[in-house]
Amino acid sequence: MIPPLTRARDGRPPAPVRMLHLGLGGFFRAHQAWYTENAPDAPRWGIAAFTGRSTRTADRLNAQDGMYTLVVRGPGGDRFERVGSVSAAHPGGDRTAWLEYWREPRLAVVTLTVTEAGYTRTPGGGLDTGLPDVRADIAALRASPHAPVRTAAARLLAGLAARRRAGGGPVAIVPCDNLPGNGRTIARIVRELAEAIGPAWAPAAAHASYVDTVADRITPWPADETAAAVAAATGRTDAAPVVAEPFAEWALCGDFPAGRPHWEAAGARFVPDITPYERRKLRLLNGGHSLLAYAGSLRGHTTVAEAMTDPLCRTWLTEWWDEASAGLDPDPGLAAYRTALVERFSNPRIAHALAKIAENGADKLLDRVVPSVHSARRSGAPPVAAARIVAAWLLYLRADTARPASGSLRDAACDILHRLDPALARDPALVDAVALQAGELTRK
Ligand SMILES: NC(=O)c1ccc[n+]([C@@H]2O[C@H](COP(=O)([O-])OP(=O)(O)OC[C@H]3O[C@@H](n4cnc5c(N)ncnc54)[C@H](O)[C@@H]3O)[C@@H](O)[C@H]2O)c1
Ligand SMILES: O=P(O)(O)OC[C@@H](O)[C@@H](O)[C@H](O)[C@H](O)CO
Repeated sequence: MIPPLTRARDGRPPAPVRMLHLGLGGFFRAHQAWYTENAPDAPRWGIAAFTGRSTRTADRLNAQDGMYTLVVRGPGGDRFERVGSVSAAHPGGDRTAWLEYWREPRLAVVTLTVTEAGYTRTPGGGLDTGLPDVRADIAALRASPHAPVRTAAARLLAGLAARRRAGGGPVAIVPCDNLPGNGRTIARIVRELAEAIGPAWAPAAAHASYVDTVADRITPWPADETAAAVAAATGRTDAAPVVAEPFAEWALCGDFPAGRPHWEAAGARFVPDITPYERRKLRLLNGGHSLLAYAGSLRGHTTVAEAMTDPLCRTWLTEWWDEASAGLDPDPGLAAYRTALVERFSNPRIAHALAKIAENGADKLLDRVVPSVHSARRSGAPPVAAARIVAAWLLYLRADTARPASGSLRDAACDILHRLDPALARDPALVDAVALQAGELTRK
């Protein structure tokens, strides 16, 4: 019988909790928890991590004292690394524990990976008070500051308010999701939520430093066989292993009023301006992923690596990168990043499902593709490659519905652009460009 992974046998004592994480999924474990594990002061920085709602990952991790294996999957083989920085795991519904951690004076950092949709914003970037969950949270917190809430912003605000009442100092809030100015975005959402609840809530929203970050490491959902590979290679059973590529990057910009782990020793960069890092990543990597997710799926592929073997997908990717790079700062290392991306996307041992990348297209394309559409429109050049991604998304959605497609491609192009940003649907040249690309894609 293969023994299970445990802290007593395989790790170090749990570090005192000074960090909270919301969104206990694969990426947090491959990235933020891994950077913390590899910081020289790791024994002083434990993380309490919360899922969105489910109990499964928290239960599995707690059964092995928070320890898990990161499978670093290169094109030539796997490396198995043990990570012990998660001192406690909780289901997202455990609001008593959540608020209790916020009241702890030693809490210093709160990280987030709640997906783009988790930011509950309008296309203009403000709090979307039209969303039922947002409305429910406003009503709940008006009724009681301890009420159960659903959205990430309400959980943060309730935590900050509990901390202020307990006399705790400001903390750093560090979102790691793929959206531009993620720190400034969540700051605005939390502030607008506080305003919507009532004037007494404003000081809580201001009781934090909001840090902008770009967090990069391709982390697919692990396949079922991962646990068996881990057991065979490490001699331990692990019910919560994670798979990620060897590449990892983390750029951060902002203040940490209560301190932080020495993440720079593990490779993180603290930069004065996040913009070049986020544009490079969101447009080239994430925009490229979205292109492959929609256009690659339409051509019958199921993973990123598979789509990379298709010459037509590769041509579209090159055209997108050329168009998206126009106007981008050549620093930090735009050309090298692009070269490395070809290798990262082509890693045949990473099974990154196109269907997962394709989820929530409206939220994702807003940050990955729409900025390129705007720059092309400003320069007077029609956006060909960006229009192709929007067109591929349109066809992907049509293929996904059981109903037969109705209406002209031009009408459909107008509708889909309206979903992204109503102003885009009022540009006839852009609508034509998307309809033209959709027509061409259906003929490929
Ligand atoms: N996977 C990657 O390669 C990668 C890389 C960079 C950034 N990211 C960011 O991390 C996010 C999560 O990716 P993942 O691979 O860990 O996904 P995942 O499906 O493994 O986990 C997502 C986690 O977030 C939680 N969650 C989802 N919506 C939430 C909400 N509204 N409030 C609170 N929690 C919520 C889920 O319950 C789950 O615990 C992505 O959406 C992206 O923004 C991922
Ligand atoms: O995680 P999402 O859903 O925001 O986007 C899917 C991928 O583009 C993304 O996860 C990348 O793999 C990641 O951003 C690489 O760092």
